[in-house]
Amino acid sequence: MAGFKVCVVGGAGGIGQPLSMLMAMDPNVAELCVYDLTIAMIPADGVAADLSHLNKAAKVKAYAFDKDARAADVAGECLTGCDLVLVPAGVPRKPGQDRAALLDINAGIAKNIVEACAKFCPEAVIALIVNPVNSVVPAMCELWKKAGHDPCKIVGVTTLDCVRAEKFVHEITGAPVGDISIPVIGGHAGTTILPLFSQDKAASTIPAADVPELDKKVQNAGTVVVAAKAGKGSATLSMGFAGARLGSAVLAGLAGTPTTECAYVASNVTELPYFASKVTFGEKGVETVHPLGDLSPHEQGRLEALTPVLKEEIDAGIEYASRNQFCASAAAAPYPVCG
Ligand SMILES: NC(=O)C1=CN([C@@H]2O[C@H](COP(=O)(O)OP(=O)(O)OC[C@H]3O[C@@H](n4cnc5c(N)ncnc54)[C@H](O)[C@@H]3O)[C@@H](O)[C@H]2O)C=CC1
Ligand SMILES: O=C([O-])CC(=O)C(=O)O
Repeated sequence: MAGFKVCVVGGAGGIGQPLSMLMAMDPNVAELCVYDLTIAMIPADGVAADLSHLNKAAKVKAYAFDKDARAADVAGECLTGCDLVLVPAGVPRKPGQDRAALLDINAGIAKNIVEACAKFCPEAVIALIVNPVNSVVPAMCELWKKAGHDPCKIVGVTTLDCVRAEKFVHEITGAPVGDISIPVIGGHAGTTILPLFSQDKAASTIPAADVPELDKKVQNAGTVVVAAKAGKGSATLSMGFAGARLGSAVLAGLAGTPTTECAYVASNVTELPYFASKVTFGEKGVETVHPLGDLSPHEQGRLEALTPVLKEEIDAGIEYASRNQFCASAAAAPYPVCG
């Protein structure tokens, strides 16, 4: 097997624990780092000790850092040599909040981690789960570019939208879940989530009149979980599952088996500079960002309506990047001041 080093940042959190478990079970993983803060509810040491007893090949290590530490100063041993860094570190939303409300706090958390990746593992694929994905990913890609690195290494994780769409189509059609594959394009919040039911054999049998409601159900699925958890967080287990599907696809690609999943990346398939569509992961990470393919009239109308909404959220991320920068040591080229 490939012998990759993987880090889960926020690895002791609600998503981080199941995600760490599933990544520890991936035969391509030789070393798994569970990275969290010393103030995490469960110590990273405890999560790693627990996972280290799985009879799987991965060696599991824990790293815990002070909440005020700059990761670029302290996380060298943890991040150096990583092939994939999965980032579910961040605050989840509460009932009544939308994902965009998390931007200020979560962009700061993401920046601390991503600048450390720029310093210690600039060749790794960095998969950002932290919300709001629509803005945090552009913000981090723009900062990454400013520091002289390749923004294609940063990927926004939207796999949960595909997982949900596939489950709902299975429930309606009875088609085997393993045969259902629904691309979900656009972004990861509200109307920017656009499932392409017309592109799947089973889903395309669903009457056109029923599609708008099903489309809405996928868009609102995160909010349904937030409401059901009643202030105690958002989707964690299904997100751990979805994050591992994306993580394992990236590792399969790095190991020489090109593998395709939807992801939110720097893109030129539409007029927007960041967009979720099918992405093939290969030996260097993102290999191909695929065009959208044929859309039904409903999907075409939805694409037109979501474009200005997603643009605004992308712009919020670009604006964040315009007033921030990585510390000098995270830059590939000579870089003047520490931000
Ligand atoms: N992309 C997607 O589809 C989804 C994204 N999310 C997002 O994922 C994020 C995490 O959600 P949960 O796991 O439920 O939250 P959580 O609060 O259970 O876990 C977050 C973990 O991150 C850690 N953390 C915070 N700041 C950190 C830092 N600077 N360095 C390292 N670790 C740090 C915390 O100590 C905690 O253990 C949220 O922003 C949430 O909105 C949640 C579900 C789906
Ligand atoms: O709804 C949330 O805040 C968490 C999330 O992104 C999802 O479950 O899709």
